[in-house]
Amino acid sequence: MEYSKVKLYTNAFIFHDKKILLGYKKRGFGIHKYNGFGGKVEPEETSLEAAARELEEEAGIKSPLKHIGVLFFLSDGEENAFHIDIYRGEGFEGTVIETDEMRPQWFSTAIDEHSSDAAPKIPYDQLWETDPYWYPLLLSNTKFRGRADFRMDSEKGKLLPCKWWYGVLDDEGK
Ligand SMILES: COc1nc(N)nc2c1ncn2[C@H]1C[C@H](O)[C@@H](COP(=O)(O)OP(=O)(O)OP(=O)(O)O)O1
Repeated sequence: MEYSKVKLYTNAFIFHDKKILLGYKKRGFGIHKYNGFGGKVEPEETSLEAAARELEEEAGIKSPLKHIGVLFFLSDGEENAFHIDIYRGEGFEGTVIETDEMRPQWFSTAIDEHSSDAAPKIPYDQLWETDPYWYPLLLSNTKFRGRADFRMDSEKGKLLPCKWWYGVLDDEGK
């Protein structure tokens, strides 16, 4: 797929007490899916500043965010490509709140299926379709990069991934 411009977005995932905080998107792009907290990078801010702002706007909290990955994705009917900087935050300050855009919820990061952890399991069937391929890298704190191309499936009446790859990066980001 081809594109003319690249739009910069952020997406932040907070970890605390063996849990990950995801938000259920209540409106707009990605509605009814669970995702990290994020949005467009505005012209006057850095990607990290945008990630911190969006996290506070959408979940009411601050966290020491570290860049862990990049998702590049293209979609039928969209001349722009999306570059999404993925951030990971260990711990947070403030109180998690529900906003007009997102309903935050904690999910267990325990690998043990028989764990007595009271938090529900990550809802892999309610994420963007290619997210389950890179969540293991996010969960294991491994730097990564990937690309996904989405096409409109006329039978299902929705955008679905037709081609994708995800890879691990070294400490220098190569
Ligand atoms: C494969 O596609 C995607 N996967 C994942 N995991 N996340 C994605 C994908 N495409 C978009 N996103 C993320 C990137 C952002 O975090 C949100 C979309 O942000 P939103 O539309 O809410 O951002 P703004 O334009 O800033 O909107 P508001 O002004 O309403 O905040 O989804």
